[in-house]
Amino acid sequence: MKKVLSSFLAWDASSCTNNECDTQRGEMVVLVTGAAGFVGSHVSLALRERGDGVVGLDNFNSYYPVALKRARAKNLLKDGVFVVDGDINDSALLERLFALVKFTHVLHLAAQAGVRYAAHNPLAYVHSNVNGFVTLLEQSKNSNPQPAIVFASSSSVYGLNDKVPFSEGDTTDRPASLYAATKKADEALAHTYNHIYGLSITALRFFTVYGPWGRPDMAYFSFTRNIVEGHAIRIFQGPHGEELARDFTFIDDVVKGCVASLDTATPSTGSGGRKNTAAQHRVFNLGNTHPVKVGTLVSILEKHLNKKAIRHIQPMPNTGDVMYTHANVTKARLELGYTPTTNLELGLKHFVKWYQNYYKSGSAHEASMSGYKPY
Ligand SMILES: NC(=O)c1ccc[n+]([C@@H]2O[C@H](COP(=O)([O-])OP(=O)(O)OC[C@H]3O[C@@H](n4cnc5c(N)ncnc54)[C@H](O)[C@@H]3O)[C@@H](O)[C@H]2O)c1
Ligand SMILES: O=C(O)[C@H]1O[C@H](OP(=O)(O)OP(=O)(O)OC[C@H]2O[C@@H](n3ccc(=O)[nH]c3=O)[C@H](O)[C@@H]2O)[C@H](O)[C@@H](O)[C@@H]1O
Repeated sequence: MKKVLSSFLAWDASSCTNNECDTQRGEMVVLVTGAAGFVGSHVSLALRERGDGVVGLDNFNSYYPVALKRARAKNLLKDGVFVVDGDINDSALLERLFALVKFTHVLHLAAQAGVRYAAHNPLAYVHSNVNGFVTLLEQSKNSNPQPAIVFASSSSVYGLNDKVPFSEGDTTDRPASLYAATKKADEALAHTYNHIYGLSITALRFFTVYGPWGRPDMAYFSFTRNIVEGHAIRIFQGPHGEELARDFTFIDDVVKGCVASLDTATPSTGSGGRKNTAAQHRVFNLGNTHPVKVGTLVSILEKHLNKKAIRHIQPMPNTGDVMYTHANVTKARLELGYTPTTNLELGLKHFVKWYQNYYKSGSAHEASMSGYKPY
């Protein structure tokens, strides 16, 4: 920890004057939690490249290979983003970070993700998604200035709703998984901290995000690995043989949505825990608006990999999956200028290219994010 903090202090000294980052020029100074994760690493890079101050925080847990998280963090460091190795539940560490840097914004992406894993590991979700979020909100509430917060919710909050496409005003009372229930809890907590303390908070409901530097636990990634290695893949279907579909959303579109949310976030109105006036409370869908069946995703991968999958069709396990997701993004388009532009065919082409490069013998840790910067 000492070593980590001394590196962090070195970052702070080079980027800030008298421990105060230069907010005079209107730049944002953003704490990105989950910065070594899939979405966090991409957004951190995009913010840094346009000149914003970025500090990452990630606990590098082993939910999926830590080497991939370390490789992302190593790439971020090359671009001047240091990722502090720590947990969002560590209130003393948060206090120290906020004392060192006057964060104008927090992009909160750290969470225990994954729908099916929640059925067997519920407490990991309570730890990071509920306890961790409250710890971060408490720190933000007590800070002066209070940062504007943008955080990752999930399409899974729509749960068992069958009216599609899903719109932000739809009910979220029927989460199908414990993961979804914790994201719904986050949205409720956000409302409370906005209402009582004047924190400016935006919830982003991401829809099954995919792309280069992605998450190995997700279907598009594990399918690719299994096809390449000649193993069978399991394709889930509904109780009456229905095919499942997802509104798969490419990472670059999600990055643009996150950045636009930060750019349009109004300052919080409280001060050191006290509310002055009402601050912003927003919820947006960030999806692609074109749901695709999982079998079709597999066919696209087969084409890009030039190899047939061994398909095992199975009933979906009773672990929290929903049949179908489909985002209405009208609100995000009008208020954030969000327009997804990458279809699944092209997005998976980018992913497969990255995958083949990253896993080329001996090169896994040398791959650079700089080879892929379309945003
Ligand atoms: N990728 C998707 O399809 C998707 C869809 C909807 C919502 N989300 C949400 O978006 C966010 C980012 O997802 P991702 O796909 O990048 O996942 P990810 O697992 O790659 O990134 C999350 C990061 O948070 C870190 N983390 C977890 N618990 C932590 C803790 N207690 N303290 C500090 N760091 C911690 C992890 O080590 C990881 O690097 C998450 O909140 C996730 O729930 C993702
Ligand atoms: O949009 C969201 O909110 C969620 O998106 C994804 O969850 P999911 O859609 O389940 O993504 P995958 O795990 O990649 O699964 C995609 C589809 O493939 C199916 N699948 C998955 C795994 C498998 O072996 N076989 C299979 O058919 C799933 O049932 C699902 O329909 C992320 O994993 C969650 O973190 C996120 O919150």
